[in-house]
Amino acid sequence: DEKPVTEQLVDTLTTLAGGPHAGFRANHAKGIMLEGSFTPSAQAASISKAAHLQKADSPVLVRFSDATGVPNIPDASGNAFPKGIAIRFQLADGTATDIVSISVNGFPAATPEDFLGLLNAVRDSQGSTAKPSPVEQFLGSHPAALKFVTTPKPAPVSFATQPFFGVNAFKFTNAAGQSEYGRYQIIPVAGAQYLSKEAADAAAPDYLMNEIAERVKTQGVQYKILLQIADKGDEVNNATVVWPDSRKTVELGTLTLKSVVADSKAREKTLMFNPLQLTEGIEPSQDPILLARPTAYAVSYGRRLNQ
Ligand code: HEM
Repeated sequence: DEKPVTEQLVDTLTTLAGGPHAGFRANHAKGIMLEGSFTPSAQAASISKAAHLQKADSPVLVRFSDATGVPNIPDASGNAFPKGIAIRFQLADGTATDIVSISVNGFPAATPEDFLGLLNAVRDSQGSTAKPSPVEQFLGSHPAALKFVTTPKPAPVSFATQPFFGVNAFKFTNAAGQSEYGRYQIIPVAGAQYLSKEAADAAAPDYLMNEIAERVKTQGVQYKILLQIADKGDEVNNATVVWPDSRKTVELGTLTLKSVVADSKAREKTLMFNPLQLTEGIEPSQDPILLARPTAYAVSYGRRLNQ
């Protein structure tokens, strides 16, 4: 009997990272946690009745991260992309809801099976002399994966200058019962700013983690959370299909980070962000990538707690 695809995904991520690395996430292992608050815009309530979109100043917990399961990956390393942002909104009734996004708009695979195919091809290419290599073969027959790996992923000046994208669509319903599908965009108020190639090559291994910890002491770290709204006929269940920039976007509100969580390392270990931890007014699409994520994250979470 084969293991479930979600567990195989965590196994391959672990192998690719040279793990297991006891106590760390199988992906996005290196990170830092901050806290702050979220205040909705005036039009947010017209999109969804979700509690944090009705009232000001919901407390938020944010974790920024580098890709891969390598706990000490240099922040500017080519493998440390996409960057991640995980946001937990604490709601007045004691529950919470999460947004978990990356620094690339779009995903390399439409299904967990295809994502496993890509990761396994990368794994099988290590030390392989085959021409074309397994990963070259995979990319040759999977245009979305080719597009994702060839998308430029420049090193940001700061996590506070990096835009992030929700990639998976959700269904938003307002108090009048009107529904729309949308994808999150998390846009830095400081503007998108990147290092030159030379500066990235010279960057210290922890430059992003250190920079955000310093910046938050003296400057605002703020993002606008936008929702890109699907037109009729837009693909809502396929994360490889990016919607055109011309689609309507609605500002949902402003995220303001105020400090680093004091015990960031201990807190992140016992915390699992979950893109399907939702609240009334926000529902999942049927995107198979989205629906696979909580299971894969729970496998990784269970292992890190037991290591
Ligand atoms: C089937 C597809 C995917 C798989 C198998 C996968 C796998 C994982 C795993 C195993 C973790 C570690 C979770 C933990 O231990 O707490 C993780 C974390 C993360 N993933 Fe994914 N992922 C997928 C898709 C995505 C997508 C589509 C996005 C964003 C659009 C994303 C963004 C992130 C981020 C930001 C984190 C770090 C969360 C944190 O800071 O705790 N992933 N992923």
